[in-house]
Amino acid sequence: MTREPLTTSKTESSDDQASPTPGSDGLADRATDADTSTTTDSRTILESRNLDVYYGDDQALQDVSVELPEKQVTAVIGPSGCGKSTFLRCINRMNDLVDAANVEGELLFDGKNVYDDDVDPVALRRKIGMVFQQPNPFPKSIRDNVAYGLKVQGIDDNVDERVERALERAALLEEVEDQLDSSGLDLSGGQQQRLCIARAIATDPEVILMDEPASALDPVATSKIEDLIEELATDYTVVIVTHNMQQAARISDKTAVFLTGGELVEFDDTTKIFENPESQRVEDYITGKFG
Ligand SMILES: Nc1ncnc2c1ncn2[C@@H]1O[C@H](COP(=O)(O)OP(=O)(O)OP(=O)(O)O)[C@@H](O)[C@H]1O
Repeated sequence: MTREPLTTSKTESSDDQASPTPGSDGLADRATDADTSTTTDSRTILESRNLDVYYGDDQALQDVSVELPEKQVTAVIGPSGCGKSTFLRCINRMNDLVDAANVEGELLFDGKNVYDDDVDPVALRRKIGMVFQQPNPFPKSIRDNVAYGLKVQGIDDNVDERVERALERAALLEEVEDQLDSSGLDLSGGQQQRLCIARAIATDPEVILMDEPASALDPVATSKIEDLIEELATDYTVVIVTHNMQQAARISDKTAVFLTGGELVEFDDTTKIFENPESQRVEDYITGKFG
């Protein structure tokens, strides 16, 4: 994958194969020996430092510091209203779209604070894509749905090839290759969600954020999405908010547990969180005593 600056919108069309950009924008190059700070054998790609988020006077996240590993699945779990989505939306600055939201502290992506003044949110969201709870295809063809992400980023070369590659990567191509010009809205819910995943990965991001991506789907479609998420983690870093603890246990490598008040109470290997958490509050939550 390519390193591009976060500080300009993507307008060029053909540099997906370009050389890594040296650190003129203050960003570290990908996977250098120097940046191997880690919580496991994988290097850290995302890090929050003393992150506080307020909506008006109400605090939604409190002093959250955590390092997320590259090319692994991190699940974010916790009771309703504890700040899971808020945390996710900080990572690619979706909270910029909420007038009342105020973010303090740092959110580092490859060592660069995404809240620095010189970071372009559009360039950032090319590298950190997002998939939402409700599949939200546009009332356009399957092809145009996937091509949309490319268009927004100013990528206009090899569009058909990129669309097909993204659909294949999202495990959808086989099911839709004869109907690329049909409406994305005619697909089943699970197919629509995989279409949205294809749209997110068409621009070749490094990180995919998923906010309850399977909660609106039936068990068969959910299972396909879960398989896909595990498969995507070979190439991408995935951060997924889920209410479904079994799902978190099944598909994630790391789990972050937020509890009421927007506090990150524990972050660790998923097996440790589910089998032997450090915190009694986390154990109570996992075992269903509250939440
Ligand atoms: N746009 C907003 N304006 C004001 N308050 C908000 C906004 N979005 C979230 N909040 C508040 O921030 C807190 C955290 O919300 P958030 O949606 O991040 O929690 P969550 O853990 O994802 O919840 P759920 O599991 O119910 O989706 C809640 O008290 C919520 O009411």
